[in-house]
Amino acid sequence: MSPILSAQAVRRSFGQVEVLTGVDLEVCAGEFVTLAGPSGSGKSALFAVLSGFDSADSGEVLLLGERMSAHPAWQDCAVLPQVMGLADELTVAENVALPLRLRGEEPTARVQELLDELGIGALGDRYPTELSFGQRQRAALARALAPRPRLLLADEPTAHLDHATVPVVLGLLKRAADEGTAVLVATHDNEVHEAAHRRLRLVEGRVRAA
Ligand SMILES: Nc1ncnc2c1ncn2[C@@H]1O[C@H](COP(=O)(O)OP(=O)(O)OP(=O)(O)O)[C@@H](O)[C@H]1O
Repeated sequence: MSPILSAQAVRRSFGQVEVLTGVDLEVCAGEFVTLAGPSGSGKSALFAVLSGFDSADSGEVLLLGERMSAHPAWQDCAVLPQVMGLADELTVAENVALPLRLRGEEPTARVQELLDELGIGALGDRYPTELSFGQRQRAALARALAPRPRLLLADEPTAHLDHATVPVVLGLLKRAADEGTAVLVATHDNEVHEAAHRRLRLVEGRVRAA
C-alpha cells in the first residue's frame, strides 16, 4: 500500500542546533501511529515540517505521493497543533464547519455530532476565548475531523483533557483510522501510545520504532 504521508531524510536546524537530523517515516491509510520523545526533542518541529507549515532544510515530505505544499487542503491534511489555531472571530460551530465551507459545502449534521461526541455540544455558539483549554482542544479536534481528512496530524491532543475525556478523544482518533485516515499523534500520554497500531520515538533527531 502506498503511504499517505512519507518523509525522507528530513533535516531542520534552528541557529546552530540541528533538531531534526534525518527523519524517515511513513504513515499509511487506516494506520494509527504515535510519536513519543522527550520534551524538546523536536516533535512539534517535525509536525510543522510534516504539515507544510515549516520547510525542511533538506529532505522530502510527500503527501499522497506529491511534494507537501505550504497550504494543503483540509481534506488532504488536517492538523491539530499544540496551539490549537482556532479562529477567535468565529464561533465554535463556525470553526468546525470551516473546512467544509472552504471546499464549497454547507455544514452538515456532522458538525454538531462531533461536538456532541466530544462533550461540547452545548458550546457551539460560544467563541473560543470563552472556552477552557480542554474545551478548545476538543473543538480543534472536531474541526480537524470534520472534513474526513486523508491525513490527521495531532500534536498532544489529550494534553489539556481530564482523565474521563481521554478515551473519548482516543475513540474518535481510532474511528478516523478505521475509516481510512492516516493518523499520526505526538504524545506523552501512555494511554494514547497503548491504543496505537504502531509506536515511533524521536531520538537525537531521528525517528525509530519505539
Ligand atoms: N521556531 C523555532 N526557533 C528556534 N528554535 C526552535 C523553534 N522551534 C523549535 N525550536 C527548538 O527546537 C527544539 C525542539 O522543540 P519542539 O517544540 O519541537 O519539541 P517537542 O518535542 O515538541 O517538545 P514538547 O514535548 O515539550 O512539546 C527545542 O530546543 C526548541 O527550542
